[in-house]
Amino acid sequence: MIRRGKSDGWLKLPHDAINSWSAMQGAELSGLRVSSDAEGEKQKGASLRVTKDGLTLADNPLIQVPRELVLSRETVEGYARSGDGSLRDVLEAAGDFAQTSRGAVLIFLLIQATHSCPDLPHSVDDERTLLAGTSLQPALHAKVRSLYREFDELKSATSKIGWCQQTWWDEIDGVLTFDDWLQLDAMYRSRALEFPNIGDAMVPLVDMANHASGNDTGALYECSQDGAALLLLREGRQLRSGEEVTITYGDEKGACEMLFSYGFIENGLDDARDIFLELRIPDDDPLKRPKEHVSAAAPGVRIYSRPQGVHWVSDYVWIICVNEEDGLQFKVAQTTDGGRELQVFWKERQLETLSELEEILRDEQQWDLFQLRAIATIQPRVIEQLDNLLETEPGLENQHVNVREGPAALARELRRLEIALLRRATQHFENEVRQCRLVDPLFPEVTIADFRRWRNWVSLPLSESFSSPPEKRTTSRSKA
Ligand SMILES: C[S@@+](CC[C@H](N)C(=O)[O-])C[C@H]1O[C@@H](n2cnc3c(N)ncnc32)[C@H](O)[C@@H]1O
Repeated sequence: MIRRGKSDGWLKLPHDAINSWSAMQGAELSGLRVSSDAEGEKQKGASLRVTKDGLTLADNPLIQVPRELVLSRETVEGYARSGDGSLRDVLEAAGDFAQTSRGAVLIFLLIQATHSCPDLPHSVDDERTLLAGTSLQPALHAKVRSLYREFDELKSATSKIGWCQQTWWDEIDGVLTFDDWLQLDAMYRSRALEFPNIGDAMVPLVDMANHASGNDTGALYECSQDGAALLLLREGRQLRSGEEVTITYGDEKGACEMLFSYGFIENGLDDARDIFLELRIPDDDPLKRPKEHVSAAAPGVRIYSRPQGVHWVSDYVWIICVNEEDGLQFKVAQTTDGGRELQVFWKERQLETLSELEEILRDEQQWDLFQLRAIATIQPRVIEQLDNLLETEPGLENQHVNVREGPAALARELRRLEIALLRRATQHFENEVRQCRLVDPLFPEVTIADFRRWRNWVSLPLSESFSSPPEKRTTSRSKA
């Protein structure tokens, strides 16, 4: 419905129409307008352009959007209370989901699209194969799975409402498809901003500001005392007529997240900045099942680059790296209501959650050893990801002759940037291992000088390497 609405025009207005719409709605623009004709910048869509010479702080706020036009959970609830019965029905039926900003706004947009729809849907794009080997591929699968779940829940919650059943879900005449839910999610993701005191919200006009990071960001958004959304020129800025007014969508966001949420990748990146790689607890880990059961951590590692170097963060890797012989224990306890609960202990001390583990391990005498195990778990995963990317790359263009050039170029760029980040990460981990000093109860200080030999040891199945007696383990390491 939505994809078709956009291409047929009943769900789309020319960008410039927003200028007269905003004047009618009481939103104010000072010294700028929404424009879609900037030379050489067509791929960005519309943008905010300065219309006078010398935009200065005296022009602030550049934009003022009245509270009732800010599309937040609060305003959606207001619309439902003030008369849109269809909206009210669906919000009520959706329960907890409608209590979130995203849930309320998505449902609002869905009702608006439904009201505008003259008849039937649809089409589906499949350019996802271009992402093979990138970190965006699993992220996209996970997102699509969770959107399917939400869509099913929305369906079962609203099928009891007569008009929803007839208009949306009827097997013959129903207009709603999963693709609509995908489209709504994409609209929300690419336009919602986090406003202080409001929460995540979609704000007309302010959402016409494109992204620029660092010193190039021209303006900031915030909320006034009376709840209006404001766009403010940054301190020390002056913009000339025709210049673009930009905001930042997040300077630290990586290429994958930018492409995922906004559909573009910033120019001038040296690497992907940030990548999330899934990690798995090996099948032969005797504690695999209780570990998976108790862990609430994202099952992977986030690797990110900054000018000073590469860093990583993962709660999950520590769960992989320790076992019973180190001090990790699981016990089943009886709860007061007669149920059973799996509890986790480190050397008899009960942990509330497994995310405390890293801090506890830091105080252990064997912290260096645990770090080394963590790196030994992450390093091969980085190499595996790099190999996957390099292997899937060459055939890309030939395999997908029917894909549009825009998405193909973005996929190529994501690959290039992820390969660069993974190469930097590989180098970083090798250096880290070389410098790592290992404290072992039998050999108080052992330096890992020969990474290759050491890796042969760690590439044993994890449980075997962890439970090996110290005599055996030390044979494959060189002593300081
Ligand atoms: C909040 S909207 C901004 C207004 C948008 N240009 C429009 O026409 O409606 C976000 C979208 O604008 C585009 N965009 C924003 N900044 C961009 C940039 N620096 N480079 C390329 N596209 C950009 C992307 O398509 C993004 O999903």
